[in-house]
Amino acid sequence: MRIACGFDHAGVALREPIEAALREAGHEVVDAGTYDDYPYAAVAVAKALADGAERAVLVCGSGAGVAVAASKLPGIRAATVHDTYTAHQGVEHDDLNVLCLGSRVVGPELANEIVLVYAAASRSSAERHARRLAQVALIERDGFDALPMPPP
Ligand SMILES: O=C(CO)[C@H](O)[C@H](O)[C@H](O)COP(=O)(O)O
Repeated sequence: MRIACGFDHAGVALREPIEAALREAGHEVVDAGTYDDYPYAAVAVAKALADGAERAVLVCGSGAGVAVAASKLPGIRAATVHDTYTAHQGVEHDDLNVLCLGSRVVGPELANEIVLVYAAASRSSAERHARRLAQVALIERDGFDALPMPPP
C-alpha cells in the first residue's frame, strides 16, 4: 500500500521509526515532508492522497492539531489514534484515510504497532457502515442541513 507520512516539528521524532516500520512491512512510503506548523503537514498529505496515496499518517505533538487541520480538507477522514483497536476499527467502520499520532503521547514501539495495524486493516462491507459514511459525505458536501434529523 502507498502511504503518505507528514510531520510537524514535534512529530518528526517519530518519522524514522514509522517510515522504517512501514517500509519493512512492504509498504511504499511517500514522505510528504516536515513543517514547523502542522497545517502544512495536513495539506501535504492531503495532496499526496489526491495524487494516489491510499492512506496517510500525520504526526504532531499530541495528534490533535494535525487531526483538526486535516479534517478541514475535502475527502479527509482523520482521527487521532493511540491504540491498536481504533487503528483497525477506524478503517473497518469509518474508512479512516488519515491516522493522526502524537509523538509526545506514544513512543516509537507503540506508534509502529499502530501504523502497521492501520495499514493492514480493510474496510468492512457491512451496509450500516456504508450508510453512515454516506451520511458523513453528505454533511461534508452540504453542511448542517444535509441530514433530515430523526426525532431525538
Ligand atoms: O500537538 C499539537 C497540538 O495538538 C501541535 O500539532 C504541535 O505539535 C504542538 O502545538 C507544538 O507545540 P510547541 O510548543 O510549539 O512545540
